[in-house]
Amino acid sequence: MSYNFGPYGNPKGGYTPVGVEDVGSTSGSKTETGKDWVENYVFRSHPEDDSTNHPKELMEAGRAYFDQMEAVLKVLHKMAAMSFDLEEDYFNKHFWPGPNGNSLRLAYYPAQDVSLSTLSSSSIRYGAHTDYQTFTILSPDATDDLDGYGGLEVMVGEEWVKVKSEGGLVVNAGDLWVDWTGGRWKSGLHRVVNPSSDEAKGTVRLSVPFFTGPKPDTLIFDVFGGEEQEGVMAGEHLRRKLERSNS
Ligand SMILES: O=C(O)CCC(=O)C(=O)O
Ligand SMILES: [Fe+2]
Repeated sequence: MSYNFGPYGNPKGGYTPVGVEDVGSTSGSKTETGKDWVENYVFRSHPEDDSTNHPKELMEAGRAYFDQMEAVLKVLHKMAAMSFDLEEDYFNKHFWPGPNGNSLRLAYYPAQDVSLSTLSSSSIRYGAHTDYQTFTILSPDATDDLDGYGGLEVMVGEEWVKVKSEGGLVVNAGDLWVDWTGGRWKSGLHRVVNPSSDEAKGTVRLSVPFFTGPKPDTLIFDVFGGEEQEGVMAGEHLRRKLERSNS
């Protein structure tokens, strides 16, 4: 298949079909929902992901959006650093100059009026998980605002709550923030459930998450805990998460 360079998270980005990812298996115990009912097209910040990997029209739009998201991210990082009384570029300096862990995912959740042989009967659009790295800046689908359609939900306390964005972006903190802030920030469990009515099953969902993460050799440790701590290497952490999701 064109532009398919291997499993989700491969260095070249590109296309991953339905039935490859099992994102629910990356958070704690093995998932009950099986492979995710989604296909993806990905752009990555990686030397192997160059312009020759992508269809020209898609590349121009994808890279333009990628650049805009990086501009937003730089501001978010400054706000985060200032809120912790750290120097303004404390986080930005671990991302640029790249390559870093940033990637843009175009997620297409097909209509569910037919069943697919690569999925199990318990498959949902995207299994419950926390995001792997630092901020995710998500442009969700407008159908999430309608009950029984779309399906994005976040765990609040012990309850799943619908995320209604009303045209806005959703910013989510991933697992590396928990390590980086010594647990002051939590990573929120979220998922995308299936449409509920027959009519809703005939509709598709499109979302555009921009994942971010520091350069692979960044050692992440509690910024409040002093220099001599054990840390986790950002690139190795991401590699392990992706390995779980694709196996
Ligand atoms: O499709 C969505 O809105 C969310 C997807 C998601 O949670 C993710 O890509 O990590
Ligand atoms: Fe997510």
